[in-house]
Amino acid sequence: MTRTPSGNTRPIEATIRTDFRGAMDYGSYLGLDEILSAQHPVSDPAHHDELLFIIQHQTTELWLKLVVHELRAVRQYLDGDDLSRALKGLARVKHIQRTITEQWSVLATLTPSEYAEFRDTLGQASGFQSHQYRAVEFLLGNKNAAMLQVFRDKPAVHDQLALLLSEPTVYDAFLHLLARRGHAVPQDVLDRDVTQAWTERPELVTVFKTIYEHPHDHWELYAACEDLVDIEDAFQLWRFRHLRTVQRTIGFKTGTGGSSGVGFLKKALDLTFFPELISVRTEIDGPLGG
Ligand code: HEM
Ligand SMILES: N[C@@H](CC(=O)c1ccccc1NC=O)C(=O)O
Repeated sequence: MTRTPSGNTRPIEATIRTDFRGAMDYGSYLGLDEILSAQHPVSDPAHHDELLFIIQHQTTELWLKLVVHELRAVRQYLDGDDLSRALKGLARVKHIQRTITEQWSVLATLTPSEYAEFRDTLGQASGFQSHQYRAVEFLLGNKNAAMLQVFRDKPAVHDQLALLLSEPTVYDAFLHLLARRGHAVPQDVLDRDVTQAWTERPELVTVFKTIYEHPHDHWELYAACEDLVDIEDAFQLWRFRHLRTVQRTIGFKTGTGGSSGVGFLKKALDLTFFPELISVRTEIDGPLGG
């Protein structure tokens, strides 16, 4: 037997379809004409590395679109007491987060010299104006009405984000589910003003302590808690990789979006989505109480 077919060529099979007149094909199904013609370098003449910069952002935004879609579904499943489907959605979100965090290594191949050659052409555009990123933050609990200001000239985006701001977060939905299952979630937590950023409630640490000390009695809730912690961790890892990429690319320059740059991004590392799920770790006692 020869190791490779003659000519090292794979003949196409007679049954393979090649005529797509009037039929849906790969490109039309995926809208490839639109996607692949949506890269518009602004440097003139186009800088070789600007395509990398654009595609890195576009792929992240595509994944963020799916994260928003999945987190909305997770919130709905939690509202409907369908915890196992919610868990499946959270697992998918985690894989997406891992993918978009790992892809920072591609952009890290952009040197400061290369970026400086086209940075000026980006004007005031900045990732700070990513509405899908804000949507994810809002869904996870980092509500901040001030973020809507950037979208004042884009009514559709503005209204979509304003709606998300006014809706309960994934965490709110989870806490309502816990309350329905008999856990002692304080009423004022259930009735909270959901337009506000979440702030820690020590009573919930007690609720989570029960779950973490008796995982076998609350297995799915326990799994959901750990998924939320994974998602918070993954979000912070994305922020950290962004920060480090920014630092190695523009050092301590101010940002095109008008912020102080690295110093501003660093402050986001102090934010937390599910503080009680972190605090509970301090409180978990073993059989001997320690
Ligand atoms: C060399 C590449 C990059 C540099 C130098 C950079 C720089 C910055 C800076 C300085 C800020 C602060 C806002 C400002 O004043 O502009 C920022 C914010 C942001 N960037 Fe980037 N960025 C880069 C790549 C990316 C990529 C690939 C994404 C993916 C979508 C992204 C998403 C964001 C987001 C979401 C924010 C807002 C973060 C927050 O509010 O905490 N950036 N970026
Ligand atoms: N804020 C960046 C510019 C930047 O990274 C950027 C520019 C246009 C569209 C998206 C961007 N990404 C992240 O902030 C800078 O200050 O260099």
